[in-house]
Amino acid sequence: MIEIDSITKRYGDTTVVDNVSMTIAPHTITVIVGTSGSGKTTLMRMINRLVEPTSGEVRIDGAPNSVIPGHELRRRIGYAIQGHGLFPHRTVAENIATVPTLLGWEKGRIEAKVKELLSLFQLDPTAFGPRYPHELSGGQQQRVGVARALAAEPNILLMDEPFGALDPVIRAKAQDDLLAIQKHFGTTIVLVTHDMEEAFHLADRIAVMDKGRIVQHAAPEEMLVNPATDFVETLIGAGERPLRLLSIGTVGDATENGTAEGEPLAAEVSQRDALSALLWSGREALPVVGPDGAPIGRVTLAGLARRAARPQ
Ligand SMILES: Nc1ncnc2c1ncn2[C@@H]1O[C@H](COP(=O)(O)OP(=O)(O)OP(=O)(O)O)[C@@H](O)[C@H]1O
Repeated sequence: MIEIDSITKRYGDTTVVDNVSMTIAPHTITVIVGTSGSGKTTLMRMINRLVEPTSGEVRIDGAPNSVIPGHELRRRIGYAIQGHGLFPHRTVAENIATVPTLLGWEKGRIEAKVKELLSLFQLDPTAFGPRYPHELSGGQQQRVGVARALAAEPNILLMDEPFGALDPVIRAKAQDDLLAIQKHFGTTIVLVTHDMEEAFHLADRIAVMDKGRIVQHAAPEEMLVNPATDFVETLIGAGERPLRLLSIGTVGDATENGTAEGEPLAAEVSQRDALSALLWSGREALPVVGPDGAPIGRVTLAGLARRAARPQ
């Protein structure tokens, strides 16, 4: 658990983060959004002490981060940034091995970890391990950046606009990879983004920052239904609300009894994607299949329309 307790950061007379308190539950994804310059990066960097607070404290599993030795902080908290920050003169394998090497892991354990992570990110260890960063595409470099941040098996991963530079297709893939990896390792993730679509896709909780303060910290559904301020409402995009509600839920949650004709949808697909498929196919209903490909029911236009409507 990460407890941010009355934390403030000032540069001269300017207060950049203003008395923020927030508790982040283990094994969850918290996404920080807000206008440019609202203090998102500064707040996040006070968790791993890349920025020292002016006042207040951050506790990690109950211990103030100011008393946790640097090497332990680096092991427990991974950090991935936009542009990935890979070392250009080190191979992919050496890049991923950076923190485990600093921590003195034995060679065999490091090699096994590098292999495991490259495989998890769908990069063949034999082909990609010996390459240098400039021999990879932007999307591949970004995956190596996240793999490196995860190498020392951190409980916590901080991510600052990690997918900002990626094109929409690779970005969607990277987000899904991240969700799968978060499930696999149970990592607690704090991620800063400008992209509300990304926030709603990834977040268990969203924190909205405005002028150094958290104006709302809530589950995505709660924020959509009850935005705390006009600013939150504007940021969410009031016109997008029904579609955002659908993007949070899966087809599995919207499956009804019955059968339907047409191309089946997987239960884990978002309801928003299901709506899209229904509209595109011109059908009122499509079949839904479980993980084993067996039919489990159907999803209907009418059912999705009910789910997209303002909850009563
Ligand atoms: N080292 C510093 N010295 C002085 N001011 C700083 C320093 N670092 C950040 N700031 C200021 O603090 C404010 C918040 O910066 P921060 O990077 O946290 O915002 P942000 O919400 O992450 O912005 P963006 O979305 O544009 O990345 C900005 O006005 C910035 O200019």
